[in-house]
Amino acid sequence: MLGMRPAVAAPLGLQRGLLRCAGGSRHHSSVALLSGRSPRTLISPTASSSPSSCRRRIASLAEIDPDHPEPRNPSTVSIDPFSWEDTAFDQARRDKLGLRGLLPPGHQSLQTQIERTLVQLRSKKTDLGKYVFLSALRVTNVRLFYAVVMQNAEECLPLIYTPVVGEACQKFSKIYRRPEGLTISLEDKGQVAKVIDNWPVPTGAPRIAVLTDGSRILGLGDQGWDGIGISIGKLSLYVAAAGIHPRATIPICVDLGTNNKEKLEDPLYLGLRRERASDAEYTEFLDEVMDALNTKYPNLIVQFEDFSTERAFFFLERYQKNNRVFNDDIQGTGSVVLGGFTNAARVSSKASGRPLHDQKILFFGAGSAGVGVAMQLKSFFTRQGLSDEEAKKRIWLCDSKGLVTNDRGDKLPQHKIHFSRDDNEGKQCKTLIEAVEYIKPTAIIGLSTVPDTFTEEVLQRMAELNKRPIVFPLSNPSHLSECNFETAVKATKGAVIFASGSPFPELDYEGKHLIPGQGNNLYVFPGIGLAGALCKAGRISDEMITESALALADCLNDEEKAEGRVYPALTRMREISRDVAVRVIQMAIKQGHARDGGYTASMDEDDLRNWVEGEMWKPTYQTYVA
Ligand SMILES: NC(=O)c1ccc[n+]([C@@H]2O[C@H](COP(=O)([O-])OP(=O)(O)OC[C@H]3O[C@@H](n4cnc5c(N)ncnc54)[C@H](O)[C@@H]3O)[C@@H](O)[C@H]2O)c1
Ligand SMILES: O=C(O)C[C@H](O)C(=O)O
Ligand SMILES: [Mg+2]
Repeated sequence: MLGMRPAVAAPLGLQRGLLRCAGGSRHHSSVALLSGRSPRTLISPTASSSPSSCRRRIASLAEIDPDHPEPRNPSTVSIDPFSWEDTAFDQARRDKLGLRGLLPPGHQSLQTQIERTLVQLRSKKTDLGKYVFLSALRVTNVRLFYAVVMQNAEECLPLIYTPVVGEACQKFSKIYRRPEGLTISLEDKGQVAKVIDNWPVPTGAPRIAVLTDGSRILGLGDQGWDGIGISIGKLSLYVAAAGIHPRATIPICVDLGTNNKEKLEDPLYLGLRRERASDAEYTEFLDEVMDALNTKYPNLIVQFEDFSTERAFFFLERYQKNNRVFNDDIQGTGSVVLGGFTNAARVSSKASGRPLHDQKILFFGAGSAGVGVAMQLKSFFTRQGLSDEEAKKRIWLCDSKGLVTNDRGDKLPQHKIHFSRDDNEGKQCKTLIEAVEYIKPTAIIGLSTVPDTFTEEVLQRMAELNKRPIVFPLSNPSHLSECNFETAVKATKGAVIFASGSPFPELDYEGKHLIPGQGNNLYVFPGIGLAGALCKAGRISDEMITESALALADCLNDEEKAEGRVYPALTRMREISRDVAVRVIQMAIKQGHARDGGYTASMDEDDLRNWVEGEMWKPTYQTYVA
């Protein structure tokens, strides 16, 4: 086997997943998650290693690799980044692996390594430098990377994900070190299946793909192939927050060109040098990609990410019914906002003394996220007893031309028509402040990509209209946020119920400690994907998405409520993903979408929760160093 390894370390996800079980036979790695065994048969890493227990063990997501491939001299030959423990290898393993003399004499625990990593990380001067540093760690020592991220979530998530991933995508070709993820480009048309065959982990192992075309990365526009950074970032969260095994993830960029001139002219740009394909070419190509993925990986969940507006809606609709797909920007964002809004509305209604359904929501930005969230928020009102039509009337959209109405004189794109107003009696609002005056909303939600548009004037007016105004500036990354936390707090004299897409620092205001919410789909997509993978969902239905939102809302505990939060603390991300996944699985079972042969259906809620938690991969080492 060793002879088959590449001479240099292959990148994360590009290493063959062959592991040796203690019994001696070789098996594929543990990432063929979800065996269909009962929750009580979960095998611990220390359990005996008969061939059959080995087989059972390798079927578990939670599984710590039963044995490790033999890493070799780190300076000359390949190191399997999934198994590398570096200074934590004890002497016996160093001898077994031929590493005596190749590592420093000191033996250190994973915890000490984490501390060293943090010292190194904090010495980097820029956020992008920190991103590059952490990316290098992810492809050399997977377990250490995730241990660092999970123990230091508040510090690390913004570095590997939003907002810094935005800058990383803008510069991805410049900071490129080595391949990570799978690129399927238009040049592969007709042979996409062969490209997918090159993905070097066993068939059946990959369970979650995040697939982008790079055409609308956060609010930063078309980043072409460089957008692959968002797929990598989202999947890092799948591992950290939901315990998906790193080998079970595939970051995918479908490269259909870019209309970003700067990239096309940049000699360092690594994507296809051509303008974006036509709609017809796109559809034909994506059909081939989805077919090939389905054939090779019949249980793979595909998360569509950061497609430009029209294509985001089009491809979701095209594949949703017959594939295991969801669109994170439309549906994940819809869910996370419904979850946070549900908690925010309770606080605002209590302050105003008005019934829960008496909310009026004004969206600033009516693209894939704006309309996706609006659709989802209708269910907030229907759950309060309103009809679909009444619920729709509680929601107003504003786009770059102003309030979206039937009679404003332009042809509306399909996705805006549902919420376009017909009751405005000729009234048009061109600016946000005009719309606020006219509608008198209880909540404003920004998904416009236009920074600082929730001006002091708008915020002050919201505070005059509401005892506790709900203000969610959700555009990413931070510099595109419709307002920052400090501005919102000051302009509303601390009354604001706030959540932004990118994180803002906590602050002290007039003797109170205030914590901003982060209304980012990171709270739900890991749990939705985990649920889909665990119950082998045949599809991801709208009801499963709505359930993820309700589960998220219910995750908020009393302590967090007392702190004024509308979203739970991210330090609890695994618990949150677990609880979201449980509820999504229950909905999948109810709707007949769970294809795991009744396995999940046989469990009560506690069993299901324990099982989901037990299935989560944990970044530990095999070697124990005291
Ligand atoms: N917080 C989250 O979890 C989350 C999730 C998805 C998207 N987002 C963010 O939301 C933003 C929008 O994403 P999208 O996918 O909907 O993009 P999009 O391009 O589909 O939509 C942008 C919308 O903003 C409108 N807009 C542009 N300029 C405007 C202006 N001056 N005034 C009013 N409206 C204006 C456009 O008309 C369009 O309707 C991005 O910044 C993205 O990062 C955040
Ligand atoms: O990527 C994020 O942080 C959230 C969202 O998917 C976005 O596109 O902005
Ligand atoms: Mg996105």
